[in-house]
Amino acid sequence: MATATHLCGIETPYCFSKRALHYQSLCSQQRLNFDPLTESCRVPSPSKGRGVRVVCDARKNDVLVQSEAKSQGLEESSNQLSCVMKFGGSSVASADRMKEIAELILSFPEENPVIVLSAMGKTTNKLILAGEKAAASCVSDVSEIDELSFVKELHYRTVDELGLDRSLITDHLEKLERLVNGIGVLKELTPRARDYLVSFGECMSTRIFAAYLNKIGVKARQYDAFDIGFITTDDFTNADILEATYPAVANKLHGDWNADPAIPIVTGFLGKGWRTCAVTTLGRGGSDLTATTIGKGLGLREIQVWKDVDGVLTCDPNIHPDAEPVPYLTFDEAAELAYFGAQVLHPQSMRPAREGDIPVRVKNSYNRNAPGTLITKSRDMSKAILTSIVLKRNVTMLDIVSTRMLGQFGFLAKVFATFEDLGISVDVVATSEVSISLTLDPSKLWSRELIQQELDNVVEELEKIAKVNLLQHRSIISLIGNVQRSSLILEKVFHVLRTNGVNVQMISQGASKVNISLIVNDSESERCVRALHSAFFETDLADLVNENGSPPHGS
Ligand SMILES: Nc1ncnc2c1ncn2[C@@H]1O[C@H](COP(=O)(O)OP(=O)(O)O)[C@@H](O)[C@H]1O
Ligand SMILES: N[C@@H](CC(=O)OP(=O)(O)O)C(=O)O
Repeated sequence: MATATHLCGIETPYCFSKRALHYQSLCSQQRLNFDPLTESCRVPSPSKGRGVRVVCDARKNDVLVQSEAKSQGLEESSNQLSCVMKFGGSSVASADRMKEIAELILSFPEENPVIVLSAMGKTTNKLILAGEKAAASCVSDVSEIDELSFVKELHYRTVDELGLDRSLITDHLEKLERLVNGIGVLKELTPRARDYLVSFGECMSTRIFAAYLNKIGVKARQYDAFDIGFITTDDFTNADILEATYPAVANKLHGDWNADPAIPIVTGFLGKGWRTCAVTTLGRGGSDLTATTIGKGLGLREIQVWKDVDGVLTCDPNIHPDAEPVPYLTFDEAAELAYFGAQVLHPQSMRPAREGDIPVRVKNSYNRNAPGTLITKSRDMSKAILTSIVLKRNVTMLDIVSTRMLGQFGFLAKVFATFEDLGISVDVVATSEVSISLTLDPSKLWSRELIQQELDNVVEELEKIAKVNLLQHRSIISLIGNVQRSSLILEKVFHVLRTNGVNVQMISQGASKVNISLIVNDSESERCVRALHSAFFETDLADLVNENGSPPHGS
């Protein structure tokens, strides 16, 4: 049921059905009024006197509605916004890179893209460090903060090299300096202040890029996502997109495009908290999520995320230089990859694409002719064995053995109630009748200085009902692949690890249909990944597959 509501001053349907989203997007492209309360569009019908004709009604039978919709020419027309192209920090790190990206965009004349940009290069890291230094009050004047000077020099140099006017970013840089000063006075960098601080990166990169496109004669319009309906929770530094975002952003971008076509240049990573109306961020790497959210909200044909690698690879190329591009992935495989540590995609970014069933293409902005990785709802798994190996380091494993004060049900319930009370999410779980082993990622939960104190709290709470063994500096090796072939995969995995003298401390498979997780020590994890990569991707598996016969039915 869609009910109009006000979020941060933006009147928008709070929760649209998927079909309603699609029809709302089509109607706004055709300047027809889609009523959020009835999730339908009605136009006057002269043939029915003062009656109306139902053009589309998201609550009615799709076939009926589509025929009506077609009669109104509601199908997407070719001059509409067609895809999203997201460029991360490495792709817009300098004036020359921005020129190359502009040329890349223009090399697809048949597309009308929405462009999503991250901050230039490592600007986000620099802004966080500048804020932390100011809060630690280890400087008497912000002009002494090298990271802030670096950001200012980078952006002024880029504006100069692109032949643009410095007034484009002067305001932002002056506000940025005042903000860092304020953090220095308060001697505190709250999560809310941190989000506002880092937002300057995307706000400046998009203004510079839009101005450059207009300078070379390509009409472009800059948008701050928090001003066009990117409505999120108020969970600063890790906000979630709210449903209301989809129709709000679609209305704004389609409406502006229909009124006066210009390539939208949208800030990645940013949103606006629906209670505080303050700037929020979507978690590190969040521009991927911005791109997939726009793709779903506007009902676009494809979402492209342009990186500095030839797509999603068979493992992190920093661990193994022979990592190869994976041509195809499903949304589920990509989501597991991202969740379990593949930096290449934001952990939550696949959800909007999966919900909107919109393909995602991971491409290399330094090598645009490489095919990249196409991520879709399903793919041919008949020949798939292992797809990619992902490593998440520095996790903590807890072995919790019941003191039998409670029965098994009560014991497990109490353990998970404790984690819920402490607001802790776990990654991997294995249980037995009287014990449970699980992993948690402290860096995802607490800031560096809090980790040990918070872990001690967890142990203290659990020791009221169990004996707890805290094992830190563990790694999760996630094997993303065809779990219909899990026996074949595990046979080879354990052969490789045994011959490398590595003892697996925990294994988990079953919850996910695409992932088998193993826990080993941090100190041996990279060696494991390289050995497994060599075994699965650098040698012929035919002999192993033949020994194991043809894949089981239903694969
Ligand atoms: N499985 C993987 N496939 C591809 N890249 C990976 C993988 N695991 C880690 N990476 C790292 O992710 C980087 C790309 O992600 P990211 O830095 O977020 O790009 P961008 O900033 O352009 O969005 C690559 O340079 C690579 O080092
Ligand atoms: N600039 C933000 C958002 C982002 O997505 O960046 P990138 O696309 O470079 O991963 C960050 O560094 O987290």
